[in-house]
Amino acid sequence: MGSVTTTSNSAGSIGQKALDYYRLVKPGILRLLVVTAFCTMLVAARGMPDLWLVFWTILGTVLICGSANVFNMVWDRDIDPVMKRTQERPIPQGRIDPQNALIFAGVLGFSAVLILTYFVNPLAALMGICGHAYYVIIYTMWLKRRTPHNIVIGGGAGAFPALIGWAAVTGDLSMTAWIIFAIVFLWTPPHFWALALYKDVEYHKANIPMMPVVRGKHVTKFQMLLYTALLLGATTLLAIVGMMGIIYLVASVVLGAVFAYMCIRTAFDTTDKWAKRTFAYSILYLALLFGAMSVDSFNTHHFTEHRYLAGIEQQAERMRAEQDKEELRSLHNGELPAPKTSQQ
Ligand code: HEM
Ligand SMILES: CC(C)=CCC/C(C)=C/CC/C(C)=C/COP(=O)(O)OP(=O)(O)O
Repeated sequence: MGSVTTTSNSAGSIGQKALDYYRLVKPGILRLLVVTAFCTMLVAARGMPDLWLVFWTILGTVLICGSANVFNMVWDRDIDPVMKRTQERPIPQGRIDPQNALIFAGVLGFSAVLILTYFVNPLAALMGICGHAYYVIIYTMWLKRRTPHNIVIGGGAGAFPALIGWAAVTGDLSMTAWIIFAIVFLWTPPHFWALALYKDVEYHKANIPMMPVVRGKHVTKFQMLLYTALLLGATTLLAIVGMMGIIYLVASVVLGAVFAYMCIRTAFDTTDKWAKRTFAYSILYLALLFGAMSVDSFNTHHFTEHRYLAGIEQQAERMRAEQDKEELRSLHNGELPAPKTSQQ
């Protein structure tokens, strides 16, 4: 009896430990980062890429982003207990030792780099390493506690998974890839400041210089509008440069109009109601925008396939005409006969 209890207790504690390690990677955020990487792969391939390539790229992206998030939690172990939103995390709760978390982050990061280098390509691995360094060193260790522009500059980190996806498929980084990067980059300030508007007291307590704490809510709301306008410009630019089709164009305009509307309502709201709605919508917005890009890629894939086949037809036609000319030359001692006129 006693041994059964011990076994079930230890099984329970192993389950609890596994769950705690799972929480360290910030699974909610990780999911959306993976969505951006996967959908960018579809856009780059104009359809579904090789499934093994998708598997290794997504696995590498999950591991490298997970590693970055664990490093972030280890570094922030002094401020996470101060904020209600973060104090339930496994490190502030004392359920995971920071040193073990650090080893976990190292293992995840190292495996990610190996996987991306050997099963994807070196450029995808490089983008993973740059995103990791950007988030851990530039955002977490340097900017987060120093300047209210931490999100604007640091927000670039969250745009790297899209670059991993693009590099995985094409082996390079085209203008379209950088516009997708810009979309995530410009989306981050309104995404985060919407939350910071109603968590300002917590950030103040933790001494983190987030925009609403340092510059006030009015300035934050104005900056949210500014970045949303730039975001809408970038999503429209993608339609042109990325040669996206009507599905993407309609989706980006409708989703963007709703985002702009919500930011405007937030700007005039004296309560937290619209800021909370805008934060929730920001996540849906990015997921749906990337979803629309993907659907459109399949659509434009067929379109480009038609154009490609039409091109081959034209080329075959030209080759047939050349062959006819050659035959005529050989029949007339190397000279083409003069074309017949109506008088002849
Ligand atoms: C510097 C950039 C960013 C900052 C400071 C930031 C900050 C935050 C914060 C503080 C939360 C609330 C988490 C919580 O409730 O404990 C959150 C939630 C979330 N963020 Fe961001 N974020 C950033 C970039 C991103 C990026 C690039 C993505 C994905 C592309 C993303 C996706 C999400 C998602 C999906 C959630 C909801 C998580 C959940 O419900 O579990 N964030 N973000
Ligand atoms: C390729 C690669 C590895 C890219 C890195 C992508 C990445 C992990 C982005 C995370 C963005 C994010 C969760 C910021 C919040 O940090 P925070 O410290 O402000 O949030 P917190 O207060 O909830 O801890």
